[in-house]
Amino acid sequence: MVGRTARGPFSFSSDDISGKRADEPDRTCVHFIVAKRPTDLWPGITKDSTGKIDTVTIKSEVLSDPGGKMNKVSTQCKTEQRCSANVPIGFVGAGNMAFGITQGILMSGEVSAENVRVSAPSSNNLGRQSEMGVGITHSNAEVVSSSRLVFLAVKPHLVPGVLQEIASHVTREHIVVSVAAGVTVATVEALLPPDSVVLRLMPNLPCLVQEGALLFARGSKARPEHGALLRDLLAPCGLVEEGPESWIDAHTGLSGSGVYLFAEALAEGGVKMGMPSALAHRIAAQTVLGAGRLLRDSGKHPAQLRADVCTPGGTTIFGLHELERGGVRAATMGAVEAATELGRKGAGQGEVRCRERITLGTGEHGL
Ligand SMILES: NC(=O)C1=CN([C@@H]2O[C@H](COP(=O)(O)OP(=O)(O)OC[C@H]3O[C@@H](n4cnc5c(N)ncnc54)[C@H](O)[C@@H]3O)[C@@H](O)[C@H]2O)C=CC1
Ligand SMILES: O=C(O)[C@@H]1CCC=N1
Repeated sequence: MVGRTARGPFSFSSDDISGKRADEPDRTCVHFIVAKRPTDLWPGITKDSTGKIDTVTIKSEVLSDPGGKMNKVSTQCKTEQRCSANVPIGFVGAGNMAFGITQGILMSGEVSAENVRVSAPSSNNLGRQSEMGVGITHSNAEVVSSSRLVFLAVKPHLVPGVLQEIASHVTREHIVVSVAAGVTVATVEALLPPDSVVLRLMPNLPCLVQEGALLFARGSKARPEHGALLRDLLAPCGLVEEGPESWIDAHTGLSGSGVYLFAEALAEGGVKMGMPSALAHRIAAQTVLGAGRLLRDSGKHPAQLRADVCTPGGTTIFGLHELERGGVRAATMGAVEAATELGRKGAGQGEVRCRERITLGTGEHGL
């Protein structure tokens, strides 16, 4: 492939998007639009006539010219600059989740720490945010006023109070993203001004190392481009999927902390068999990591990989038999179900749910 870059930025129309530029010679090439932002989310920027693209640089690449008759031009969009790169981002709440997401998005290198602001009532957690170069404050209102995309990252039972506190600062330009487990979009929308754009996101802790599993759902006023912006922003945090809100609680149950218990049990098995603990834990971590990557990258069903490693009469099938005897499959499915049900039960009643959880003595994390 012969590459050639046309210099930009260009001002161009939808004709240019679907065809070649006026000064482009007749030959086969693809115009990559290498910088775009959804302008309807970010006013003040010149729109192209489709209303979808702005601040555009075109990079043309000659794909091939087998017959020496280069006369077709096509155009593809390719985002090199994140749509979200310049959107001011706020976090109300500065705990583990806010930290994990902040770390993930900053590690992309495309969102500047100066674009991020975080609030919490005490300074306990603000130090580590400050170390990342993020703006810190004790004022939730200040975070909302200075941001366009606001993550609501406080514990579920605090959501109603915090929403009441910030509601008068939320405008139609804001995009409010709640990460609170068990708090529905309807609850958040009901406590904000009418027409507020709300999305519900369920992240998990591996956002810290850019290997999170994140699922979001759009609220009644959130348009696909709001979802696209969130997806674009969070892409460095890991896998980002969109789905109906009814899946969020199941995702919470599935993607939480259960896997750590499995890793811990594997390591303890090694210790029981005489392996030094630190080594056993390193190997367990690497085993879980390797299995996850293999599952993800091969696209194979877990049962296929399991079958691949089971030598007839070999060690693996003996071990698997013990797992089945212990009901690990049913227990795991039951665990996801229990965590999901708790999320559903708590939906919209964060405080009630929290009290119940304290009474029941449940842990901090889902499964
Ligand atoms: N930890 C996890 O793995 C996950 C947590 N979540 C959700 O994320 C939310 C936050 O959870 P964590 O970060 O784990 O909690 P956390 O306890 O680590 O952090 C909560 C933060 O909120 C701050 N805060 C307390 N009252 C506040 C107020 N009135 N205004 C502003 N900030 C206030 C605290 O100072 C703290 O910085 C929860 O709703 C949880 O359901 C969602 C997915 C995973
Ligand atoms: O247990 C919890 O509250 C959080 C929500 C999702 C994962 N852990």
